[in-house]
Amino acid sequence: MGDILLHVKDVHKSFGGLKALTNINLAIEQGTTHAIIGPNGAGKSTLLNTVIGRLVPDSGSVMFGGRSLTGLKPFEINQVGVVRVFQTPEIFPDLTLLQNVMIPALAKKEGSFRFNAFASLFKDTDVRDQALAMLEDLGLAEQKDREAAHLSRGDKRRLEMAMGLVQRPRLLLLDEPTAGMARHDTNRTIDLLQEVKKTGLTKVIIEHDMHVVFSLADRITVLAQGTIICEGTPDEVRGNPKVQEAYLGGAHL
Ligand SMILES: Nc1ncnc2c1ncn2[C@@H]1O[C@H](COP(=O)(O)OP(=O)(O)OP(=O)(O)O)[C@@H](O)[C@H]1O
Repeated sequence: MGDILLHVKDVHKSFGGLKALTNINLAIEQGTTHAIIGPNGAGKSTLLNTVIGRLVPDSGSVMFGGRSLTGLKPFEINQVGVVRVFQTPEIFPDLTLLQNVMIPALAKKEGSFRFNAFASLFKDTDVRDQALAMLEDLGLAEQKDREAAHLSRGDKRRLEMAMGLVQRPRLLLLDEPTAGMARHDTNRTIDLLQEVKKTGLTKVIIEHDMHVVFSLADRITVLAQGTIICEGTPDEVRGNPKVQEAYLGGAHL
């Protein structure tokens, strides 16, 4: 086994009487793509939120590259290299694509957002070049001067991906990256994530679309009702009767 980049240890999280996560243990190896799947309400988003600091586990810990993330604020977790791409794109609709990608690139450079200094910061040629290169990589360069609000749904997701990747993350968390996409856009996203995979970036992906999961994942963890019911390679997971049962009437594996 290679180096473990993200280690979730004995995590529990309840909301009132509801046990959203029970005894979760997860070790994500450096350079791999690890999918977390499970029926609605299984606890996938809750797990992701404990990693990025939006939720604090009731007990247990989250270790990243040997340091504890538990108790850190979301922006501090972001600064150590954990970047999340959201299910609903979090972009700045009134700004151009280029400006949208320059903002996280600037934040990375400056260590924090400096909204009142945008006018001068947008002249930073290094950051501009980085943002342009990223738009190029994601096939969005031709639209760089458009306002983000006017993009298609698929392109908004791609823009958000550019905003994530320009921060040169050590760990990229993708929350349903193809939700609501047509098959053509889904396939483009799979291609893009396969390209990203070649760079050695470690990724955790929550996804309902099994075509996406089986196209990308090296390992899969299956959650149901807040517990891990199975973990393994795609072939191991596909053949596991517990997984079939959890999905009964749901997605096909
Ligand atoms: N802030 C909250 N307060 C109360 N209950 C919550 C909260 N967040 C999540 N839950 C509950 O915790 C359980 C797990 O929810 P979670 O959103 O993590 O599941 P999920 O696997 O991401 O589901 P989906 O696939 O539908 O997004 C659900 O029963 C949900 O209703």
